[in-house]
Amino acid sequence: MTIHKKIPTYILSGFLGSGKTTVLLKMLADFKTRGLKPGIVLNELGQVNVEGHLFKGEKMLEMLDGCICCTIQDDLREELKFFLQEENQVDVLLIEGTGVANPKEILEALTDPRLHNGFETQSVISLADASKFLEYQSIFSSSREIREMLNEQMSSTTLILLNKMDLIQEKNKDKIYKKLRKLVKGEVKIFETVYGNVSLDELLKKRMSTVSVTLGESETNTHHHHDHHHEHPFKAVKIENIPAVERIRFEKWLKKLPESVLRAKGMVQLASPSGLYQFQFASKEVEMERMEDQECSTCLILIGYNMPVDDLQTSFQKEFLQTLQA
Ligand SMILES: Nc1nc2c(ncn2[C@@H]2O[C@H](COP(=O)(O)OP(=O)(O)OP(=O)(O)O)[C@@H](O)[C@H]2O)c(=O)[nH]1
Repeated sequence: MTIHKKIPTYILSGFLGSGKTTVLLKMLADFKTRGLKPGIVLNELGQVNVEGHLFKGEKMLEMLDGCICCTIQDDLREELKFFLQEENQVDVLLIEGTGVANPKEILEALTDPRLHNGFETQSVISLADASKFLEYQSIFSSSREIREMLNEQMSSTTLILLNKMDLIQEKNKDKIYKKLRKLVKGEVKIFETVYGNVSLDELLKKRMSTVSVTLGESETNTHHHHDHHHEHPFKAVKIENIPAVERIRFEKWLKKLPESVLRAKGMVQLASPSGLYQFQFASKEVEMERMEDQECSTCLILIGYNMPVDDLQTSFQKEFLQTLQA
């Protein structure tokens, strides 16, 4: 294995639906205009990466059906070796964790003695969904695991993008900052963003020196379960072979999903306007985009915390399968 200069590496972290992919795409576009060849490591909960088509033609590795935080750290190490091979050289590497990954675990893999000569972590960029922030932090409307996960993500970051500012009420801003400041270290910069819009110079700034990465010592880390046999409470459920659905009806169904469903995405065939669409459901909002490739197969992925899986399947069947036969 020939090792050239270290590959500058960025970690994108943030809870489900906070805007990681949105920022990743912006960074990619920027690298291209600068003539840099980027590599991407994507890690998805659920067995298919419904956003794969966004990265066509890129040097991309997907780690599906897992979560870097607790099952596939070893796999990540193996995958990283890919970028150290002569024929797979890239100028810069972006690693996007699942919405429930702990960036510390990604850092740990990057600082593995066998790898750290190959990669130089520049920054851990964390996205926080401003519109959900208070709800997720509240002991009344959220669970301990969600709060712990978010706190871990926020405490091991070098830059925070407080995203989805277009969806918050001005009066909540102070409350959000108060809570956020308690979670992040004083020197960590916070930028308010809408669709992750922030100056690329700020995004790309080197904010981390390898020496200062201390693992396993912070207070929050002690809570982190390293028991790889535990049942992960965050789960992804996939429903395949979905028949054509009515857009309005489908959106209504998504918006009425129980609070335990934190995120949904996938590909659906719409009956009207007809065609294959990619959809995103996050922060109670639905976005749909017609797919260029109309040949993909349909699927619906629901990601959540302690989701009532059977009820969700029944509800989907009732709403979309039975009406078809009626
Ligand atoms: N209103 C609003 N929507 C946003 C903003 N940023 C991203 N979104 C939308 O939120 C949804 C989720 O964004 P993604 O970038 O896919 O989020 P992610 O963090 O990669 O999500 P996961 O796949 O769950 O990890 C998409 O529909 C985005 O278009 C924002 O600032 N405001």
